[in-house]
Amino acid sequence: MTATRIDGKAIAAALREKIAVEGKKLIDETGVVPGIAVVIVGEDPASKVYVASKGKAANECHFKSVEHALPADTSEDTLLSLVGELNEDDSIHGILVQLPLPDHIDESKVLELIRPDKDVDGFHPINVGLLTAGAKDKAMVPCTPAGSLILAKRSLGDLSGKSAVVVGRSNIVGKPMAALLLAESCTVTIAHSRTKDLPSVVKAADIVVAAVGRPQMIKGDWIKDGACVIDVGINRIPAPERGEGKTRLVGDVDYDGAAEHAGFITPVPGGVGPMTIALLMANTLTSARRAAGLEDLDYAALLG
Ligand SMILES: NC(=O)C1=CN([C@@H]2O[C@H](COP(=O)(O)OP(=O)(O)OC[C@H]3O[C@@H](n4cnc5c(N)ncnc54)[C@H](OP(=O)(O)O)[C@@H]3O)[C@@H](O)[C@H]2O)C=CC1
Ligand SMILES: Nc1nc(=O)c2c([nH]1)NC[C@@H]1CN(c3ccc(C(=O)N[C@@H](CCC(=O)O)C(=O)O)cc3)C=[N+]21
Repeated sequence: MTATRIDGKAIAAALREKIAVEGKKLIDETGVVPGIAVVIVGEDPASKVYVASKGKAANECHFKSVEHALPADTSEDTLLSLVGELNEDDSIHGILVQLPLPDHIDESKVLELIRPDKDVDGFHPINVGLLTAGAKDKAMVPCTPAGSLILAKRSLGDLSGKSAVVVGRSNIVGKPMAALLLAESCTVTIAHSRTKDLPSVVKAADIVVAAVGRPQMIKGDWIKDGACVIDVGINRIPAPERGEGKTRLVGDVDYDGAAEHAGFITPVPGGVGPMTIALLMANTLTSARRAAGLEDLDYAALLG
């Protein structure tokens, strides 16, 4: 079998277009301009690329977008007071503090200070609690898992009763992904670095979500025939074939090997990554609409 490649880049572009239309409508009808603030501490080049693409997407969607780039030695207190100001700023509906933070800053302190209704990453304990308690419609749902779920549902349709394996148990991807799949009535297994016999755990799954951070770790012959493979991993590896010192991005899955078995598979780049950015815009619009007293939109339905 040769898998169908899931074009996350195109689906994300289509979603951003729908959000732009809805963003414009909100502005024209209520005067509320959705606003997003992205805070980055330090100089990590990869993080800067993500922050730039968030700003670009926000402009496309007619949102107000502000970026706070702070030096790596910024104190925890300075960061906390910036978050406090953004919490109070009525023109800002979404606050994203880029992770990871430098070691001298307590990440949980920062995430817990972000007002839950402005927490477009969905990392605040209130939002985590709503999602795991089965009340995701009231929550802000983390962007990467939400985008991954849209891709899986567009490929397989109803996920009810399917077996899903999430490889990775981080708070930002693995755990919320598992909660979303459970809410779709999948039978969910969460695998991690202590899992025994990972290849056979993966082999049992109709849906495989890889969020490990290890280049091409998941091999083609681990994949069940016809499975849907969602590769969240973003890993930069040397690419001497492109010239000396060059690099390229690969996922956590051996794409070519897995494509021989899978029914559907996301590429890296061009898969989950662009969906993450689109869902960040979706969450910002949701927050702005809630602030204007409007109902939530169903973004999967909007995509058609
Ligand atoms: N596309 C996108 O939009 C995004 C992509 N990413 C990418 O996704 C990947 C994962 O990110 P994140 O969740 O933050 O990563 P973390 O490093 O926080 O978590 C990695 C997880 O993988 C598990 N793991 C590590 N080694 C193995 C192994 N050999 N076998 C099985 N499990 C293993 C770890 O297990 P344990 O808990 O036991 O240590 C851990 O739970 C990264 O490549 C990251 O860059 C992240 C966010 C967004
Ligand atoms: N608070 C917080 N929220 C996040 O959502 C968050 C974060 N911190 N820290 C870092 C990770 C990583 N992440 C990505 C987003 C988009 C792409 C993306 O668009 N990738 C492109 C390629 C980009 C490139 O070429 O480098 C693609 O996959 O096609 C990747 C990774 C969000 N993260």
